[in-house]
Amino acid sequence: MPIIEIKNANIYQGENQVLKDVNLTVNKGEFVYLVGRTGSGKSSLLKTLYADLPLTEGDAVVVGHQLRNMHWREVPYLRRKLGIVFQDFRLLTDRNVAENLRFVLKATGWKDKKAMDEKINEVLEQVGLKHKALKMPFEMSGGEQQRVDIARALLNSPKLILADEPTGNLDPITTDEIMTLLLSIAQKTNAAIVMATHDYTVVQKYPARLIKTEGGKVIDNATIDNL
Ligand SMILES: Nc1ncnc2c1ncn2[C@@H]1O[C@H](COP(=O)(O)OP(=O)(O)OP(=O)(O)O)[C@@H](O)[C@H]1O
Repeated sequence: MPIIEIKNANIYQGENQVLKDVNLTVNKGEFVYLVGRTGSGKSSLLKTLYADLPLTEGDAVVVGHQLRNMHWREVPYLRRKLGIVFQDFRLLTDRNVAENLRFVLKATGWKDKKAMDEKINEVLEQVGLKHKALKMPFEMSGGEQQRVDIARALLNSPKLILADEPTGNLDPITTDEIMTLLLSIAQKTNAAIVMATHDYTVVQKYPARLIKTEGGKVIDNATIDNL
């Protein structure tokens, strides 16, 4: 069953058409790179997938939700089924790691304290940071903060993880660690991952399906030599 199915979608930023006639299917557990030059529409495509940009032309179903003309009330239900990872981590700076995670759980409807504690432990274990639950974000390295960001994305057991340049701020060794983590998550949890990246070293080292935005189009199964 596809996790993402986009058909004949046109994607706009305001009046500007950014992508035309987008057709894309991503299946359960697939790892997909999204590449393309700056300004070619990678973020716009990701934003469409998590309903930050409204879809008005064409059809798209993401984790079972129809995106076209989605009512704002439905957006939180879609987001709950997604994990979103950003380049700049976006952790709350005034609270420790566990409280950052608890904040998201509460915001997504969790109530039971014991269940929340268990979930926080579980996702920190998944990203190898169980011993850092009480650290403040500023006490952690960039790679560790990115792991917390990934842990946060895992809280609601998503079937789709959208990652916008998750290694963009990291050195090569930390980048390798984060890539290994993301690939193992795709394998263990069977979540599909769509990862926007500029880092062609990563793409070469960890080959996977390549989707490319270019000239207002989305090109599937692009190859490394025509990036
Ligand atoms: N909020 C916005 N309002 C209007 N136009 C925008 C907005 N955000 C992006 N755009 C325009 O839409 C086009 C696609 O931008 P987008 O951010 O999707 O590209 P990108 O491939 O993700 O680039 P980058 O790699 O720099 O993140 C660009 O021409 C950009 O200027």
